[in-house]
Amino acid sequence: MKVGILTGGGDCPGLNAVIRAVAKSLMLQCGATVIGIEDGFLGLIERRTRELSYKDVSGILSRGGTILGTHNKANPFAYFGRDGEDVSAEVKGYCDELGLDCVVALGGDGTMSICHRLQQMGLNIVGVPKTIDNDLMQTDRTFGFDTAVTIATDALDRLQTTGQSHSRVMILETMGRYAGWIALHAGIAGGADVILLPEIPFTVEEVARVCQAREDRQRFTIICVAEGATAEDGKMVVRERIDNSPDPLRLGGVANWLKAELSEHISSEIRTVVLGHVQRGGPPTAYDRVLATSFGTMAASLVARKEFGRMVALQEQRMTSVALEEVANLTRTVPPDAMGVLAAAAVGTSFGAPKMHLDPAQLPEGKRLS
Ligand SMILES: Nc1ncnc2c1ncn2[C@@H]1O[C@H](COP(=O)(O)OP(=O)(O)O)[C@@H](O)[C@H]1O
Ligand SMILES: O=P(O)(O)OC[C@H]1O[C@](O)(COP(=O)(O)O)[C@@H](O)[C@@H]1O
Ligand SMILES: [Mg+2]
Repeated sequence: MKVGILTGGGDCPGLNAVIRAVAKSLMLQCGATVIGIEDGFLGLIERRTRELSYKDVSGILSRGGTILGTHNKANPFAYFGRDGEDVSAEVKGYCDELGLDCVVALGGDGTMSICHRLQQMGLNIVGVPKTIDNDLMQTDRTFGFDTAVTIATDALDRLQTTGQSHSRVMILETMGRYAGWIALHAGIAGGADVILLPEIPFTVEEVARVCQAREDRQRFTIICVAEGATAEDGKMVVRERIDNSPDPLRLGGVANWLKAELSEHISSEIRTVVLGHVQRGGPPTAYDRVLATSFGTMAASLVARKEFGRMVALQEQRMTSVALEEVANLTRTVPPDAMGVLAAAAVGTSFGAPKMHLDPAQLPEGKRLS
């Protein structure tokens, strides 16, 4: 058996742990040959692959990034290198030439959308859900999320002591694209006074009101804002536009926008931190290593059983798999009545939404944590 493996989209902690788990279990259980595909789908387009030995995938469990390299613009259905040409037939032809029985693709919503289309063309694919954003459908968790939340929480802890010392408003901007999972979980874990999410439109006036109230009492305020958070009457703040991409926007900058708006309403000094790629680098947490190893071995089992066209998933703490079509072209955002939102609101955290009222009779029982 010959199996290709690639990592697509933005990198995240745990990619190497999955590569190790997929490759080792396929080699040990099935005697498979494992082919590493370089730089995501770009490696299939540009014909850059190499055989991985057992030694290649040893000692990488705790290493951040990906030994294979990744790419978040390479799309076989709209190849940027040839004016957006569809080169998917060439990609399929190259996989056939290599004699691959299956490609295991580690990626997020974008990668799974590509995988679904390649599967429909007859290429056997097994997907593994990666992303710090935790925004993939049909899985309670993606690996990388726990590490990003841990890093953002540590940042909030540090901002709190310096913010408190200077009586300042400290704003931390997290990643997450159109989903607020990182900001929500880090905000809860770091005890933020205000959490701003793309899913709950805020008003500057309400955020200012919270800061003012705290100026008179605690004298400092910690705000955790997701990069996709939007004011009720505003637009998302875009950092960069990447042409030839189905998702051409790179978000970023909302913290500085909010600082400028807030400074008109409050007298405290305001400082901002855009955490950026720090939350995507470095070693995975123990949780992400366990999740990545479980996902990787589950993916290898699907390959061995020839159950293609599926993505491994965690549902209700159990390992399972779902059809790629249930994941492709979808984004899992934070439901406004998510457990985290209820819990944060119940302990007095503001979401910057003036009309948001918590019904004390609403039972959190049965709500999903993420
Ligand atoms: N809905 C989509 N359909 C097809 N390709 C997509 C879609 N969304 C994103 N892509 C492409 O998938 C690739 C990876 O997407 P990206 O969002 O960067 O990473 P991830 O796989 O982590 O979500 C990029 O080439 C992007 O252009
Ligand atoms: O590395 P880039 O191109 O600046 O992209 C930043 C984006 O990638 C992420 O870090 C991860 O997203 P993906 O998992 O979809 O690649 C987002 O949170 C962020 O908006
Ligand atoms: Mg994505």
